[in-house]
Amino acid sequence: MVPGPGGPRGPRGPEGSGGTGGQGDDQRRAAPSSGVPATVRVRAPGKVNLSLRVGAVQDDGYHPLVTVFQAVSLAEEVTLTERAAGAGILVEVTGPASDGVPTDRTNLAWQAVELVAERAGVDPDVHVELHKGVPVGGGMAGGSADAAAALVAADHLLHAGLSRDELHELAARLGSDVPFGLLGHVAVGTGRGHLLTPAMTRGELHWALGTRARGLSTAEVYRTFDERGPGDGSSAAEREPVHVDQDAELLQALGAGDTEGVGRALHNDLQAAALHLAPELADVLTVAERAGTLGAIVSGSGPTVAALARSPRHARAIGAAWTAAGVVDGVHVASGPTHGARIVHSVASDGPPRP
Ligand SMILES: C[C@@](CO)(OP(=O)(O)O)[C@H](O)COP(=O)(O)OP(=O)(O)OC[C@H]1O[C@@H](n2ccc(N)nc2=O)[C@H](O)[C@@H]1O
Ligand SMILES: Nc1ncnc2c1ncn2[C@@H]1O[C@H](COP(=O)(O)OP(=O)(O)O)[C@@H](O)[C@H]1O
Repeated sequence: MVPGPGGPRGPRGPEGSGGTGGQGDDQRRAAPSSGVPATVRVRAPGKVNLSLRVGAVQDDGYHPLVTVFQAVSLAEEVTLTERAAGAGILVEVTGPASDGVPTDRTNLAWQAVELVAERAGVDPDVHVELHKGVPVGGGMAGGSADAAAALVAADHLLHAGLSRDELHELAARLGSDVPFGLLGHVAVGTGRGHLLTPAMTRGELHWALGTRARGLSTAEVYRTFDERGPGDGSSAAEREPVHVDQDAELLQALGAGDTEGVGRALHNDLQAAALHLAPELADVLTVAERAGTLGAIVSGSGPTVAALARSPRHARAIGAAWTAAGVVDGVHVASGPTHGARIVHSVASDGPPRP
């Protein structure tokens, strides 16, 4: 945690709250509060990596990437509501996929609220409700979407007035995938995946998403990649630097709205590592192929498998084939691209709903 312009962190708030309290820190002001608490809800998307190219691990433990993200219609909703002065942060998690999500300070949404409050110079007295629509630990960046949504929501609720660049900078501190959760649509990610260039695309892609109840740890998948390479016989340590030109075919197909071309160009250097850790994923890929997918791929670090379909109906048929074969624990149908973190509802203190 780096102190923001609001000054150094004050004493801790009430036990377990993580808030900074108001007393003893006269540089801080309480967030505006009155009879009706202000509230804001933000929706942020999960993602599929249409391509994920991974270079050799660097001294900082991270891998240089070239990745093409697409935001999809499975989304997280984060609602922030002001609490009484000194009450600190309270996180609650709901939704179909809420098991295993922390509600303490390790929750990325909690950290996002703290970062924004620090910048705004206010106490983070905020109730954070996460409604999780993205599979947890599935390689679809649900936690990153929570963080992106919480940044946008806290900026609004705490009147921080942060610029897009400032939000992006805070996002990159929270995780490599968080900046994309802010931006949405389709973008090429470089660096750790946090440096983004929007990509022009035409049309909509329809996905069947096969999920597994047990997630995979992103760090473990990257470690397995280091040990085993990308699965083409080459060593991870001796890899040529990854370059965006390698995705020229994919980007051209996306720009032309050529769905079959997109299907042919899907690529994931982490797929072999994910398959090593969860060999049963091979069956999920095979069943999708038999059901006529235009291309099936492990999403990011997995274990969700994303199968590109010709239509929403075809996506449902692929999902039904997975269910019939008993190779997945859950099926979602989604489409993309969709927008990044965006306010969908807000009420000011004591005021009428804002549009
Ligand atoms: C693999 C990807 C592909 O988009 O997504 P997921 O499949 O997890 O959603 C990302 O690279 C995950 O990004 P994110 O989940 O934000 O990662 P971070 O919190 O920044 O880092 C978690 C861990 O992943 C590893 N990591 C992450 C990014 C990167 N470029 N190189 C890495 O080696 C590091 O071991 C790090 O400790
Ligand atoms: N809002 C969150 N804050 C912190 N951790 C989270 C949050 N949501 C999920 N997690 C945890 O982080 C890990 C990875 O989460 P997630 O973003 O869902 O998957 P992935 O990194 O595979 O895309 C999981 O162990 C999950 O419990």
